[in-house]
Amino acid sequence: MAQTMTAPAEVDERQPPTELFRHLRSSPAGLRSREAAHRLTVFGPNELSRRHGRRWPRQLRAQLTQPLAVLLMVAAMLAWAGHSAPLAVAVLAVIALNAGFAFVQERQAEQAVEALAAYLPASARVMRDGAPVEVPARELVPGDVMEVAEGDRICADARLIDGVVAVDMSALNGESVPVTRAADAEPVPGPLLEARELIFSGTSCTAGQARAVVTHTAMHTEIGRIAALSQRGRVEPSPLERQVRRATWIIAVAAVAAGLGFLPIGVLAGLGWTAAVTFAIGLIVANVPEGLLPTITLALAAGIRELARAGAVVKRLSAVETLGSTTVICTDKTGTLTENRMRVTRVWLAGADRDVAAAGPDRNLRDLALAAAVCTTARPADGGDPADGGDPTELALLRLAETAGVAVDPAGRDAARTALYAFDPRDKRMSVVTAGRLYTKGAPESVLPLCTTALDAQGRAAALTDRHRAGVMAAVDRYACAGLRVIAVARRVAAPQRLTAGRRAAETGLTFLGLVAMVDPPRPAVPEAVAAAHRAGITVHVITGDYGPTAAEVAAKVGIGHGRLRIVTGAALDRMGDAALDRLLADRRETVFARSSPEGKLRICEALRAEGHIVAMTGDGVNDAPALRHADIGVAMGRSGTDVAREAATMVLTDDNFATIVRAVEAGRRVYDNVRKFVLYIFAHAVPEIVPFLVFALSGGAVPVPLTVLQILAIDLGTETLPALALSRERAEPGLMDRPPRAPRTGIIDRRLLWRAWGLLGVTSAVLVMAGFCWTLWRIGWRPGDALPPAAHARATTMTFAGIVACQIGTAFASRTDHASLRSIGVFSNRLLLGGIAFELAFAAALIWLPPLRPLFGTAPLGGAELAFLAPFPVIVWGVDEIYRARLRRRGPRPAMAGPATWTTHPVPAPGS
Ligand SMILES: Nc1ncnc2c1ncn2[C@@H]1O[C@H](COP(=O)(O)OP(=O)(O)OP(=O)(O)O)[C@@H](O)[C@H]1O
Repeated sequence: MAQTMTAPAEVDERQPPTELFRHLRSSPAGLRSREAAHRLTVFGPNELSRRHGRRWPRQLRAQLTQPLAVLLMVAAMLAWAGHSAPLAVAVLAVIALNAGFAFVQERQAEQAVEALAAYLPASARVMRDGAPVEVPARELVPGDVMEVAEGDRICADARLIDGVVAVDMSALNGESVPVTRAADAEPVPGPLLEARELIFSGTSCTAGQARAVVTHTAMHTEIGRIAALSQRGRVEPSPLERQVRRATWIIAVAAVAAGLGFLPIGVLAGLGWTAAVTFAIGLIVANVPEGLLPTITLALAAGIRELARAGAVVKRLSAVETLGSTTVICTDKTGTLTENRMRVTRVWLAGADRDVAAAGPDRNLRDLALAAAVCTTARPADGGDPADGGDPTELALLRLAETAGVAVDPAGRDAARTALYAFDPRDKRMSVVTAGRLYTKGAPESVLPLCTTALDAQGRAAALTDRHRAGVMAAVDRYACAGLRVIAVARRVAAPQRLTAGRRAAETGLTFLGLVAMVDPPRPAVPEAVAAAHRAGITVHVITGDYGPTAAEVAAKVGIGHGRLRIVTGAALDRMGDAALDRLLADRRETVFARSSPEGKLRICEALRAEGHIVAMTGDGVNDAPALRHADIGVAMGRSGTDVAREAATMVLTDDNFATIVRAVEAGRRVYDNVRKFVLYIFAHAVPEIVPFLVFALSGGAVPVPLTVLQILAIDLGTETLPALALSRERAEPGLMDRPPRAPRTGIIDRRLLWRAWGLLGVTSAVLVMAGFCWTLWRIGWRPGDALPPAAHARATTMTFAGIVACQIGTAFASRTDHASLRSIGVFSNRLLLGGIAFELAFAAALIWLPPLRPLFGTAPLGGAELAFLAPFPVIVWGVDEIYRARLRRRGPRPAMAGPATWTTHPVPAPGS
């Protein structure tokens, strides 16, 4: 019974398997489901518990003590000392609100990233009730018998009971060279981590296949003890956040300088010291853009959520913006460009091509099909997605055997196997030994050199001459040029000890059985996505393990290469020096890197990055991990990829589809654009807020102060926040994917943005606002030098306040596009913005018309004439910007944000290629 079972911490994994099974009350057939469920409640889920359950007080404290908040606190204290209690309270409210806002945003962003774990469920294959099943890794319990195969992440500590695996232990001991682990019946000597019989949670299997009995789970595992994984690394700020933080500081310093500068001018203009200090503080508080950073974090988090819905799980906030500046996508072929649903259509037997559907199964076909099917490890899933059962190439071979009348049962196949030389992406072949025979299948160039004989039409082995070999390779080329994937199949009959004496010794003197050619149709969405990538100035290279002509045909079918595709083989790449590779890549001609190795992939990635490219690189195998880590955006396949690749990647595609990468690039560009939109909007208000004070100060007090400090705060805190947030959710502007990628080092706040914010929108608004203020004074009958009664002054300042609000509505509409006309995206298409503006109006109306608020904010009700005067303001501000954008469009294609200087959207021919 489980209650009497040894507690996991006490299980001694050093015991021989038979004793271990007795202790764990288990057997090689695994646990019963009920017993496993029971153990799960007793021992708890197989998860590493978080150390920092309650992090929020610390996070909140961090928000309240960040430098901008401290700056504002000093301002509040000065206001208090200067007997401006309402101002001090208002500034404290600003601090509290901003800290709360930033805190919520950061939590949301964090949750968005954490929630992604749900898209990447770690799972394990275990024996339950005597049959293999896939269970979530968190449900593993001590006593479970789990299967481990190439590419799996190992999720519990266990002792091997059969098989041999290579294990990457770097998570535990930092050692990056995989070590061999094998089952053994003896007790384990020496240090645990070095034991040949044990495997550990957090490590990964890089080759081979084995079964193991789970000894420890959750915090009882070695990695749980070290608790290495429970400590989450600090989230690095994204380049965008860093840029904005810098800009925020520059503006804060400018605001403080302006505030301090205003002090003497205010006093000279006739304000008392107290009033001058109050206004100076108001200027500082108004212009410190404290809400900017959290809003950017929120925009990036929203981008992550949206990408996840579109099938791309992004693991880092900063990846969203990097995606937007992608200049090169290096994609693999199988499963990304193609559907990964293979079907054998033709075979090549004894020198003749045959259509599988038409040919009756004769002895040679049966031999070929049986050999190919025995040399597999895939298990077809019952009715489920074919991709769930294993390698689609192998599933196609199992189906071929069925068609040929020699169906292979996966369980019997595995039981009869006495050796497995796993598929190696460098050698591009695999072999198994079963019933005294070795079966090999793989890339023809890899298998053919190992063959010395071939089956003739009568099924007899005859010597394989050079002429034969040339004939085989010519057939391979014919199939490949039709886009077919070709696998060569061979076998060897020899004494068992020769076949199990190691790969090199076993895979010699083979008899060539024939070729198998299969179709793998391109995914329907890919041609459109490739065209979109080209319009967006992105180069697409294919880096594939497959044969050049096959890959080139598929690539050409989906539009890669603009009809001028270049093929570089793995061997050619190996011979090429770094300088030659740089030259090759510099011309931006799209290339198929065929028969590539993981090292080749890494080299291409490094060379492209050294050229200043932003590289998105796909990969699915264990060996792809270095390239995935090295790329700017490592993209792993969520369905067909290995756990190791998924862990190394920045982005995981839940649908394995190339089109999703392009969609992710589009989302990245849109998020970046939207950040610019709200930066523009938030910057634009500075001018109409500062100009009234300048007029007051420069007139030496002859013109009354046009705006009160609390009115400024009401704008910054109340009316402006929601529209700014709504801008961060704006839809894509037309032409978003028709422009070249943004140069990664382009600052988000460039000269054009500042000119538009301050010079155009700001100055227009300031002129209108001052016009409203002066017009009101003139209507009241005030003339320069006259004394102004408080009620009349309140009415005039209210007009300034309402004028700024009205102008900000126009600015919000103008900010919605960077280049395009508002009409092209639909005037009312951003519902959130409409809601934000409704709130803005209601808030302003409350301040102007609600009697309890009026004395606090120094406002007075406005009449019909004033409202009529204000009504055109939004349209004028937006209209001026609309004219500016129209002129910009007329001047030619989108300016700025272009890529590297050598960039051209159309490929240029390679020198000498
Ligand atoms: N299961 C397998 N057994 C034996 N040989 C295989 C197997 N899978 C692939 N091959 C051979 O190895 C070659 C390389 O395969 P690999 O998986 O590295 O890349 P790929 O699937 O062809 O393409 P991509 O890199 O685009 O995914 C294939 O072209 C094929 O000839």
